[in-house]
Amino acid sequence: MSDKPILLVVACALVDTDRRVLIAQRPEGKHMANMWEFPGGKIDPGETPEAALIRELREELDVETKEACLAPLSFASHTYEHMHLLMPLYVCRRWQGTPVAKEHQALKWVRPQNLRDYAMPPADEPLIAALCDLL
Ligand SMILES: Nc1nc2c([nH]c(=O)n2[C@@H]2O[C@H](COP(=O)(O)OP(=O)(O)OP(=O)(O)O)[C@@H](O)[C@H]2O)c(=O)[nH]1
Repeated sequence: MSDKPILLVVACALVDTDRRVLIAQRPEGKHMANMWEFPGGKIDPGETPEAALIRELREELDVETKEACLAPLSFASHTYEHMHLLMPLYVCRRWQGTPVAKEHQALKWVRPQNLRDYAMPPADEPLIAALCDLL
C-alpha cells in the first residue's frame, strides 16, 4: 500500500530517420531542474492520453502529430517523494514541423545507446532499455 497520490503523465519518444530520440532539458527552478526528459506532461481531466500527448507536443515543441502516429512502447511506474508516477511512453516517427524548445532549456537528438550519458529522472531508466531494444 502507498498513501502517495498517483500522478498520470504521458511522454513521447520522437524518433527520427537516423533512429535518434529527442530529449528535452527541464527548465531551471523546477523539480528535477536541468535533467533531460521525454517531452510530455500531465493528462488533464477528461483528456485521453493520446490527446494529452498531441497537445503537449504542440505546446512544448511546436510539432503536430496525430493519434495514428503514436505507438505505445512501455510505461514507467516509479515512486517519488510526494507521488507515484505512472507514465506511458509512446513512440512517434511521423510529425509535422521541426521541434523547437518552447518550454525547455534545450533539445537534443540522441542515439538510444547514448541516453545514459544524460541525467534523466530515475523513472526513465527502464524506458531507455525499451528504446534500445526497439531501435
Ligand atoms: N514529461 C516528462 N515528465 C517526466 C519524465 N520523467 C519523469 O519522472 N517525469 C515527471 O513527470 C512529471 C511531469 O509533469 P509536467 O511536465 O506536467 O510538470 P512539471 O514538473 O514540468 O511542472 P508543472 O506542474 O509546472 O507543469 C514531473 O514530475 C516530471 O518530473 C519524462 O521523461 N518526461
